[in-house]
Amino acid sequence: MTTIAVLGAGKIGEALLSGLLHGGRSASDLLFTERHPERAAELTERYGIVGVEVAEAAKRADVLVVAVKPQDIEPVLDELAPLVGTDSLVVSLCAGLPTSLYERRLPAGVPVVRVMPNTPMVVNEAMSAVSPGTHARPEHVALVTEMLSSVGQVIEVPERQQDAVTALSGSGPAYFFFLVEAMIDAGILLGLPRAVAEKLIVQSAVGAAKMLAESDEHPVILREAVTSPAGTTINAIRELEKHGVRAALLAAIEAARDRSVELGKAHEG
Ligand SMILES: NC(=O)C1=CN([C@@H]2O[C@H](COP(=O)(O)OP(=O)(O)OC[C@H]3O[C@@H](n4cnc5c(N)ncnc54)[C@H](OP(=O)(O)O)[C@@H]3O)[C@@H](O)[C@H]2O)C=CC1
Ligand SMILES: O=C(O)[C@@H]1CCC=N1
Repeated sequence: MTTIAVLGAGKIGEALLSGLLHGGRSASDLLFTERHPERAAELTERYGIVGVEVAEAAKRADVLVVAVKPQDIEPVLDELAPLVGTDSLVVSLCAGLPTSLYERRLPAGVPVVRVMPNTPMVVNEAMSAVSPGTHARPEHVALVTEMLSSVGQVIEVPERQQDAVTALSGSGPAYFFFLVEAMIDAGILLGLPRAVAEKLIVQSAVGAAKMLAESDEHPVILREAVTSPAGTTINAIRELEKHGVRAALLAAIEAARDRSVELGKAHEG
């Protein structure tokens, strides 16, 4: 079985480890590195996965998944450089960081695959987009795709699209959580108990997501089917349009894309 090491087991690193376990991998095939011993102990207790030093991760793992914040990448690259070679496979989950950064800083020929996943990995419903770097061969992409398929769905995109992907699906779950949070607040405004409002909105979100995933209909058609003539929904839609919610989403996602580009530029040589 492939051994996978996650370098930096924070939010997304933990989501990946947890999803891989749910997806059927054994804890003995997984490793992680963390800079705080308390955090490492917490993860080992929760999942039975061992925390190791980077050198041991590089020695034992077939796939090294970098999951530190983009701002923390420099020391990780310094540490990895003497430990990896053309037999290694480095996978970057970091927003904005191009594969060319890794290729410049690691020994010549090290294969690198850039991935933008999202946190629904914990329930094996991630959306991950993969882009091979210069030295990544089809078998590397296949290995990464196989790993990510056990935690959700995977598509391959040209690397130039990764900043847009990051803004859409990488950050995407946060927009839905934000919307759900606001809709629960609306329930409170209308006088419903919080638990009732939560149940109504979360199940409506689950149902709507399932319809989006399973029906062949465009979202516009699904929305029109809810919007009865002279009914309640059209009154709500008029307010959403009046408050510029569509324009706000376009601007928000564009701003996220711009930040991803900026994070990459911060490490240009
Ligand atoms: N969160 C998300 O939904 C997604 C995140 N990503 C990407 O994943 C990366 C991580 O994001 P996220 O999980 O949110 O961030 P976190 O800060 O939660 O996770 C990063 C973890 O790495 C640790 N760390 C930092 N440097 C080192 C090091 N040298 N060795 C070992 N561990 C280290 C951090 O410790 P400390 O706490 O001390 O900083 C932290 O625990 C980012 O690059 C982000 O762009 C991609 C897709 C989705
Ligand atoms: O907010 C972030 O920067 C990371 C990348 C995508 C989702 N979370």
